[in-house]
Amino acid sequence: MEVISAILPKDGEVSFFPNLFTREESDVYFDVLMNEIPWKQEPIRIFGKTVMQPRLTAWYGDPGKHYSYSGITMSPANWTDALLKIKQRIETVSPVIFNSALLNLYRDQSDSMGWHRDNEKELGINPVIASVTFGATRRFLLRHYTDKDLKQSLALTHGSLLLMQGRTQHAWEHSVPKQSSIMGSRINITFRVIKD
Ligand SMILES: O=C(O)CCC(=O)C(=O)O
Ligand SMILES: [Fe+2]
Repeated sequence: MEVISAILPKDGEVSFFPNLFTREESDVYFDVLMNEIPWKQEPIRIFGKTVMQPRLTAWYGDPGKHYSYSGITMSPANWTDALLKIKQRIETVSPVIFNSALLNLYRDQSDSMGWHRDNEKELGINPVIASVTFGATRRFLLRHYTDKDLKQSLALTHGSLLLMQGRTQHAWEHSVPKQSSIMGSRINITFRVIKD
């Protein structure tokens, strides 16, 4: 399995598997997830204001693994066959077994995710987060939290996996910016471990 590691110069570990899934598998998963997931646009609270997220989301996981995120609490739906198969593939290269997943649908180039760290306390210290992409290639940015001149940019392609671990969620923020060129939809799944 091809892997590009040492993407961050310090304070975290990020590696990229460009072809964890074949093109054929990725095409099928894109269609299945597009159709079977009840995608919803959810509100979030930022700076005391309620606004709609600039993307659609869904939350899956083992029963009882609740997750609070930007002022909303999500209850997980039960794993689908497709999600379980994807999870099993990821676990062949991941150091942990995941119990939940946040799904994001970026409908087009105008959907995005702002700068953040996945450092909620239910993820524990030094969480391992596995982020899969099906569909359009989007730019993924990382910047050091205190040393803001330190930046990285990656193209997350169809069928790829980005694995973040170690101190990454303490020391680095990440985002998926809006883009200006016309593009289709991208499905992202971030597998996580929610602690009891
Ligand atoms: O869409 C992506 O690649 C990033 C998703 C993300 O950062 C998140 O769900 O926390
Ligand atoms: Fe994130």
